[in-house]
Amino acid sequence: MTDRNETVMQPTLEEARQSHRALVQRIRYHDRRYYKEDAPEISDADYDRLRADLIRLETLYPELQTADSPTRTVGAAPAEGFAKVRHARPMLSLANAFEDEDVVEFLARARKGLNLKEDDELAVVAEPKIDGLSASLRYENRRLVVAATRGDGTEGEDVTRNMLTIDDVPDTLPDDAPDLVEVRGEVYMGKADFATLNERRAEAGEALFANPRNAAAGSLRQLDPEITRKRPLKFFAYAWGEVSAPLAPTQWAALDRLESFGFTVNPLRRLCRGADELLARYREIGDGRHALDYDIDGVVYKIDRLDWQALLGQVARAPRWAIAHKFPAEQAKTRLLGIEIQVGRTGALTPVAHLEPVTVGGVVVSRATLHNEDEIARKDIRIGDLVVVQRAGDVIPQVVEVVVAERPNDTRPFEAPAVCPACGSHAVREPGEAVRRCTGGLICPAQAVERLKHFVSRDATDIEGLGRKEVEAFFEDGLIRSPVDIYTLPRRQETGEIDLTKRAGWGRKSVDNLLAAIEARRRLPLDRFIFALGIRHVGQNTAKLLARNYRTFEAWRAGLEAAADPESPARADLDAIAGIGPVVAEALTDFMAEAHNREVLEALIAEVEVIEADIPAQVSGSLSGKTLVFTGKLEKLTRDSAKRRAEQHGATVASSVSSATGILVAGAAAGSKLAKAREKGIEVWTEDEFLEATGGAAENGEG
Ligand SMILES: NC(=O)c1ccc[n+]([C@@H]2O[C@H](COP(=O)([O-])OP(=O)(O)OC[C@H]3O[C@@H](n4cnc5c(N)ncnc54)[C@H](O)[C@@H]3O)[C@@H](O)[C@H]2O)c1
Ligand SMILES: [Zn+2]
Repeated sequence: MTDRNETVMQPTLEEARQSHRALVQRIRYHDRRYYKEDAPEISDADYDRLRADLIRLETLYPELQTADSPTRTVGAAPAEGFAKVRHARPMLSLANAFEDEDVVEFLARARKGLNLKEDDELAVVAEPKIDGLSASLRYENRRLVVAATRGDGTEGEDVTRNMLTIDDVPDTLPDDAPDLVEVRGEVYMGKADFATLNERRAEAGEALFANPRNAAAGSLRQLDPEITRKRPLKFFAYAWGEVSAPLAPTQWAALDRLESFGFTVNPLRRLCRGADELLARYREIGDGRHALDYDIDGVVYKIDRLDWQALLGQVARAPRWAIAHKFPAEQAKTRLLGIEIQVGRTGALTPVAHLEPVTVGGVVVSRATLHNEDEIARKDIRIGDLVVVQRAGDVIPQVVEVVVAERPNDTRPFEAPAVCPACGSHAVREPGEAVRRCTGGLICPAQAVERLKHFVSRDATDIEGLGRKEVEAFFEDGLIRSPVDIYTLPRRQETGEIDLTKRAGWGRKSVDNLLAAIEARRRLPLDRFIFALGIRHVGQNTAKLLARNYRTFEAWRAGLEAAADPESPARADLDAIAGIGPVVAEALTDFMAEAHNREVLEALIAEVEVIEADIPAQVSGSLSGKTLVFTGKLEKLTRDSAKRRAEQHGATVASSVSSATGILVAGAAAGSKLAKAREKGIEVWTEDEFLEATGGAAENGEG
């Protein structure tokens, strides 16, 4: 969001008076929604901006600051229905620090106020700022007599019976506690408990709480304590009000004392010296905050020595001896300018939000992930919408939700693209898959490098001297864009169109070797050729099955073209090939249905001669004549698909180990069969070794 200061000229007193009045009204309204009704309408960051605007106006024209200005007051008066409790000592708020400099200044002000000399040590306690609501518990003669919310700081709501339902709140204190003590701290709800509570409410059709803080406030501020009892509230003690005898000489020791009384005190507290230590602790706590089970919105720094706290005193709504260093807001609102479709290296289409730049979590964000089209539909995200963007920790920024109330009139629901934006090929979504994929694997520039690397790999065309590194470099320089370009390299070199010998690291000899290696692969067996195309779900094993069945390239191509019609006999033939499931069949027909792919095939076939694969008509022999036994739990294959795989490779599968057993494939937790095989000296394979021997990783649709 742009800084208003940059654009707005300094207002006159009269203008300032009017803005001030309007701002005060808005802040009071949101205070009521937040403190009294536990149902805020705007984010804390937006609310904090209103407050910052008000402070700016009052700094400019101090005469605008009345005694009841929100810059001088705390919270909101007790709500109707609750008995009122007057706090013996006021419950204050805290001044805020947003930047590191604010912390440095805070320390400098404190040192000045305390007249400290340069090398006098100033110890400061850093505690996480729990995002809940504060409460004060008054113990007289070590018994809880009254508990109250903060309210407006002077008067709070009586929630004694409600507080007693919280496990962290003792109803009596040990003998060494003072006769009179007001223990103060934060009532909060854990993140997991909050999620469960909201789930239950959703099921019951009740209104959901916006966040754990509101859930905690709404749960504590119940007229019926039985409702509070059912809510999983917790309490951290971190301060005190009136006491008949001092708890300790320092904040640090006082926290320990509270712990000894039976309260829960936050374990992340640290005693620090100097700004560097405080800021380091701030970052540590900030980095770890997402792993905590409760929300924190900053770190509170408190001067350790209590006599120094007393010396520094307080201003209207906050002490001078403490400051809350807030974490940058992790959510912000901004306009969705467009939805870009990115094509990944494997052809996956991902929608990405193109945003009006906005600061979130301390950095400027202009793009955010939208995950996939189902998510967009579920959240009904439309171009032109005002959206909430979240950046939590190191997570990629994401669009959380739409501010539907602010939706422009002319928006339309998002439509997933039917074609790949990178190459224009059809983009399809397989049943059960969230991702849409480009089918133009051979021509799609987004996928080109990956496909080319696959094309030249050892089990595909296996062109010596053209490895992954060379493919990348040739692609980068525009020498190879598609597989066809590989086969035109020799011609282009011969005609002088290109000169590979000029490339760094390439001499006459290595170029000749490369060209010879390419020529040597102009004759390719059908199975290698099919595998090289990199069709989705078509691994080496499937390519072999296809080659065995169709024998020639022409038959294969014609077969797939005809199989496009799911009712056709050609489709029935394809489906009948053992080992090819419907997913693979669909991927094959999709591939052949794509005009771009047919063009590339046409061009390729003009360059290479595809010959029949050397595969026996019946079985593909790598295990032929062997008897296999499976035992234990296989991780990557089902027993059925493992058996099928073995048989496709010529093996016989038996169920028990005998002297006829050739190989035992042992999965996890294999037992007696494994022992027996070892005893008989039978060869034992892991599942991976079996996969390796039968054509590589499990392909989708097999497992
Ligand atoms: N969204 C809205 O409409 C809306 C409206 C009003 C207030 N707010 C939010 O409420 C906050 C302002 O409320 P505030 O006046 O309570 O001030 P605050 O939350 O900024 O700071 C004071 C409070 O911090 C709490 N706290 C937590 N851990 C503490 C610790 N270790 N030591 C001391 N105090 C600790 C106490 O409850 C204390 O009262 C802001 O974050 C503001 O954005 C939001
Ligand atoms: Zn594409």
